Amino acid sequence: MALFEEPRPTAPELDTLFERWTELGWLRPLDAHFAHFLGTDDPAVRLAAALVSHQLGRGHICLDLGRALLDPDAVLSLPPQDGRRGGGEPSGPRPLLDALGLDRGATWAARLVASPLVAPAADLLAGRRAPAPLVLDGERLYLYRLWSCEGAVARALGARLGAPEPLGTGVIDAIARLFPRDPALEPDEPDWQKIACALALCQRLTIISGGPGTGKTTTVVKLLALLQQQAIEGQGRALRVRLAAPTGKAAARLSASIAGAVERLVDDPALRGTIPQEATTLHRLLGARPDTRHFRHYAANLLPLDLLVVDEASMIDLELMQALLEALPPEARLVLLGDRDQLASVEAGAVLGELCADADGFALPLRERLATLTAQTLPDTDAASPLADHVVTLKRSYRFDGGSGIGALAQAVNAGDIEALRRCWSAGYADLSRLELSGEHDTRLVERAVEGYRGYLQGLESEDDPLLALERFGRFQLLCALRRGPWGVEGLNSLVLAELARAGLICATRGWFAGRPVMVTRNDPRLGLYNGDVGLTLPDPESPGRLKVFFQQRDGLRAITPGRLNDIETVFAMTVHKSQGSEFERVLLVLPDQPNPILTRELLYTGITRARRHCELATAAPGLIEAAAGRGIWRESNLRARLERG
Ligand SMILES: Nc1ncnc2c1ncn2[C@@H]1O[C@H](COP(=O)(O)OP(=O)(O)OP(=O)(O)O)[C@@H](O)[C@H]1O
Repeated sequence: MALFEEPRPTAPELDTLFERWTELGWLRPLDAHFAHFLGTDDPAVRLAAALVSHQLGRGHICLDLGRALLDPDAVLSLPPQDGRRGGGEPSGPRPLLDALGLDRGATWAARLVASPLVAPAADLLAGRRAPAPLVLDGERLYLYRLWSCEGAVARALGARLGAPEPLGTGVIDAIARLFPRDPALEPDEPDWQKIACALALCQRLTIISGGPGTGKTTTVVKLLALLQQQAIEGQGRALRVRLAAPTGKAAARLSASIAGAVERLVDDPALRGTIPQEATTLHRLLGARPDTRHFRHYAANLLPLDLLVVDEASMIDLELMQALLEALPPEARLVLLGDRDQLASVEAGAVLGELCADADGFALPLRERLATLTAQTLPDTDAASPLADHVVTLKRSYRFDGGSGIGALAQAVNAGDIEALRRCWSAGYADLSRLELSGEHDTRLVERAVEGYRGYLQGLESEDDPLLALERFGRFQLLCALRRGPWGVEGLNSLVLAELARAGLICATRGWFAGRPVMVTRNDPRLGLYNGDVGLTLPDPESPGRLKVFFQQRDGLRAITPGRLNDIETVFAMTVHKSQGSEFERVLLVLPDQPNPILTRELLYTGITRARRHCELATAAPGLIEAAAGRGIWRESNLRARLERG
C-alpha cells in the first residue's frame, strides 16, 4: 500500500502521521502541535518544523538538514532508539523524505527559505528581515529562540576572550608559595593545577576541566586566596565572590569541598573570611521567578559580584548559559569548573563539551606568560582556536590513583581503548566488578539493589535523623542507562520496590511511604527546589505519625509536605543522566542487553565516575560495554563556529 494518497503527501496527511508518531511515543505532542500551529501548507516546512522541535527535545540546538537526510533514522532517532520499540510499527522518516523529493540538504533548505515562516540567518543579522519562527543558518534549521540564544552565548563568550588581566606585583612568588613542587608528579610532568591557577589569574573567562579528584576545588581555592590577597593589597577591598552549581545537590557538594579545602589550604584567618564557603544553585543566584523563563538578574540588573565560580559546568544548558552570561557584569571574572568528558546537560546544548573540544594548547604569547608565572616549561602545543587560551585540563587524579580500578576503567572508556578496558576486568581491582546477567529474569540484579539499600532502610527503624538518612542513602545507587524497558529506571524501580516490600524494608510500593527517595523533575522556585534535587520521604521528627520529604540544601535541611511536590519520581533506580552532579560510595550500573545509541562513552564514563569506592557494571551483553566505549556522543549545535566567526 502506498504511504500517501497523492504522490506527495499533503499537510493534513502529515498531521495524521505526526499524530500516529505521537501516539507511539516517537514525537512529543509539542512537536506535532508546533508544526500544526505554524499553519503552513508546504509539507517540507511542516515536517522540518516538527523535526526541529523533536531534535530540541533530544538535546540538539538545531536540525542539520543534510545530516538528517544522510541517515534519518539514526540522526532523528525515529523510530526511537532507546528501547521503546514495540512491534508492527511504521517505518522511519525515509519514505516520507523521498515522497517529498528531499534528497539533499540544499534542496530542503531552498524549500524552507521560500516560506515566510523561515528567515535566513544572514538576513536577520543584516537587519533585512523581521524575526520568523524558524531560522535557517546554512543547512542548519533552528527555532528562532535557540538561534538567537546560541548567538547571544557566542557573543558574550567572545567578549570575554583575549584581553588579559593585569597582575599585581609579587604574583610569581605567591603562586610558587601556593604550589610547591608536587612529589606525586613525574620529573617532567607539568603541574597543571598551577598552570590552571595562573591562567585564571590572567583571564576574565577560564574553564578548568578535569575528572573526579583532579583538584579543581583545590586549584580554585588557591586561586581565590591569591586573587583576594591581590585585591586587598591593590584596591584595599576584597572581591565579591560567589560560588554556584546547576543543581542543589552539586551546590551542596561544592560548599562542602570548598569549606574543606579552605580549612586545609588557607592559613590566614582574615583571608579565609574573604572566601565564601557556601555555594548556591544557578537558578537561585540569578533569581528564578515562578512561571516565567525570566530571571531577576539580567542585563539591566547585573549580579553584584566580581568573580563567579560555577562547578559542574557540563550540566549548564545553552539557555541557562545565556541567562548567566547576560547577568554577569562585563568586568567580572567567570571560572567554570567541570568535566568535559561527562554527559552534557539534560536540556539542549553541550556547552562545556563544545567549548573544550580540541582546546589542548595555548598560543605562544600566553604560553610564555604562563611559563614565567609558573616557572615551568609548558608543552609546545599551539592553541587550535582563540578559545583554547581559556581552557585548561587537569590530568592527574588524586582520588583514583594507579591502583584504582574505577580510575583505570574511566580512563579506558574515555580513550575508547578496548584493550585497556579488557585489562581492567582481568586485573582483579578491588573497587571494580562485573555482574554478567543471564537475561532480564536474572534476579541477582534486583537482589544486589536490595542489599545496597538495606542499610539505609534498616537505619530508618532505629534512627530518626534525616541528615543521617541522607548520608546513608548516598552510600549506594542503582544507575540505569535507559529510562524505559526492563533495563530502564521505570522497569527496575518497580522491581526493586516490589522486592524491598517483600523483604519488609518498605511498607508500600506506591504513593508516599517512609524511605521513598524522590527526585525533583522540574524547577519549582516557589518551593526552592530544582530539577535533579533528591529528597527522602521520612517520618517527621517534629510531628509524629506524619511524613515529610527532606532535602539537603546549602543552608541546611528542608522538609516539605509530600502533597506539595508535583513533579517528582522515585529514584531507587536513577538514570545516569540524572545522576550528574551526584556521587555515591557504591554504584551498580546497569546496561541494557541490546545495542542502543544512548550507550556512549560519555554515558559509561559518567556512570562509572559517580562511584567513589566501588563500581559494579551489570549487563546481559558484556560486548555492549566495548561498543559503548567506542562511540562518542554528538549534539547538533554551531556554538564554536559562531564564537570563532565573531
Ligand atoms: N596537588 C595535590 N596534591 C595532593 N593532593 C591533592 C592535590 N590536589 C588535590 N588533592 C586531593 O585530592 C582530593 C580531590 O581534590 P579536589 O576536591 O580539589 O578535586 P576535584 O577535582 O574538585 O574533585 P571532585 O571530582 O570531587 O569535584 C582532595 O582530597 C585533595 O586534597
